[in-house]
Amino acid sequence: MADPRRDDVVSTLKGLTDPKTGRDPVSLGWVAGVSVQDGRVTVALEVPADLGPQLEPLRDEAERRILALDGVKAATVVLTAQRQAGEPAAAPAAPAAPNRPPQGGGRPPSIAPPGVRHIIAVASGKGGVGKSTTAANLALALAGRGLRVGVFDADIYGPSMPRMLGLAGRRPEVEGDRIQPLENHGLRIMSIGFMVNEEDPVVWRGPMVMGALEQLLRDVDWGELDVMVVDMPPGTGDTQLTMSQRVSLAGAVIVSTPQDIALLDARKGLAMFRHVNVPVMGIVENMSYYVCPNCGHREEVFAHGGARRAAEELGCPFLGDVPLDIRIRETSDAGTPIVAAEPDSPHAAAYRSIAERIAEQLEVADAASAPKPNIRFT
Ligand SMILES: Nc1ncnc2c1ncn2[C@@H]1O[C@H](COP(=O)(O)OP(=O)(O)OP(=O)(O)O)[C@@H](O)[C@H]1O
Repeated sequence: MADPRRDDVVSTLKGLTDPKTGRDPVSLGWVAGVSVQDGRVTVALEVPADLGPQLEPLRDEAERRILALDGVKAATVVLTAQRQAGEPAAAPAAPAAPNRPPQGGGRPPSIAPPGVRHIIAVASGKGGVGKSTTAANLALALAGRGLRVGVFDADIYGPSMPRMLGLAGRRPEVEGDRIQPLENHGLRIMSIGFMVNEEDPVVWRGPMVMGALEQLLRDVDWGELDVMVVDMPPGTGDTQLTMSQRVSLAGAVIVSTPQDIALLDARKGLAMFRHVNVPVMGIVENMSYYVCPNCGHREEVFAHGGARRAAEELGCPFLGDVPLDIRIRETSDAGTPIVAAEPDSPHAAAYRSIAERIAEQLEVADAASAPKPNIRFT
């Protein structure tokens, strides 16, 4: 069946009424984006921040009416808050400070997909340090420990999980109003990359990105998961900060390369999570050293050990290091990361050891939140 026309979607939106002004969302200038692809329609409405909760019925109605259009298989309408003139993108992250006490209070209600026990964010202060590669291999290593693991690719500007986990070009099924995650290598996976073509740049602005991520987290039928690994967008901007505040995170894992500059960025990442009261589970040093496949000689390409020192200084655990190795890149590029492709390799063992440290921390969190036995003396 042919895709619905964008104009039909806009006309449908014109038929809705904002209860406060009696006007429609189009004439109010709220339509920030309409995307139509393979029968899937996504609309972003930028509405006054204070009206968000009141406009939920309008959002619902918009989805219902768009879904009723010919050729529409799924409709997602996202409400995002209009930014006021002069309003900063986000609260500034606190400067890096060792042992900074957690900042409490002031957090908006967080999103916690039902059935998901722990959500951990894999983050980096800058792009290209191997965050996604680490996230994919850690997810596989956690699944190898018998845990039910999901991967949520929140790297909306450069989603790499579809390719890295062997699902490029696939589209998720929609059952009722729930999006079904795709499955491969024993993981349940969702990525904005399943909704857009890999080669199309996603040019959404910050608030729209957050709206789309929130909706994806809520509308995906994750089922029961022990752990959801979130591949965060790189850096410490608006989206990352909001995501860290809005999603109920058990903790964050920071990936860094050993170079000083990357570590400086990693420090910013760490400070950001502490600022929003998310525990930092530790730092991973990626591309830490190089072992010559011919002679076994180990070369410290960059100043190896920087992440361990930074972790000590910043008072957070050092989770382990991963070497620079062409097989790590090749296996990810081929859609079966090294933990699945070469489980007996030392590199897979390095990821498993990091996953073990993470799993230990999750077990501690579980034990702390378990209901205490009710012992009665008679
Ligand atoms: N330990 C490693 N050894 C060799 N290549 C690696 C290693 N880690 C990552 N790479 C390669 O480096 C490139 C960047 O990795 P990746 O996409 O995971 O980084 P990223 O931090 O998620 O980047 P971005 O945030 O910009 O998407 C990829 O080609 C990946 O295969």
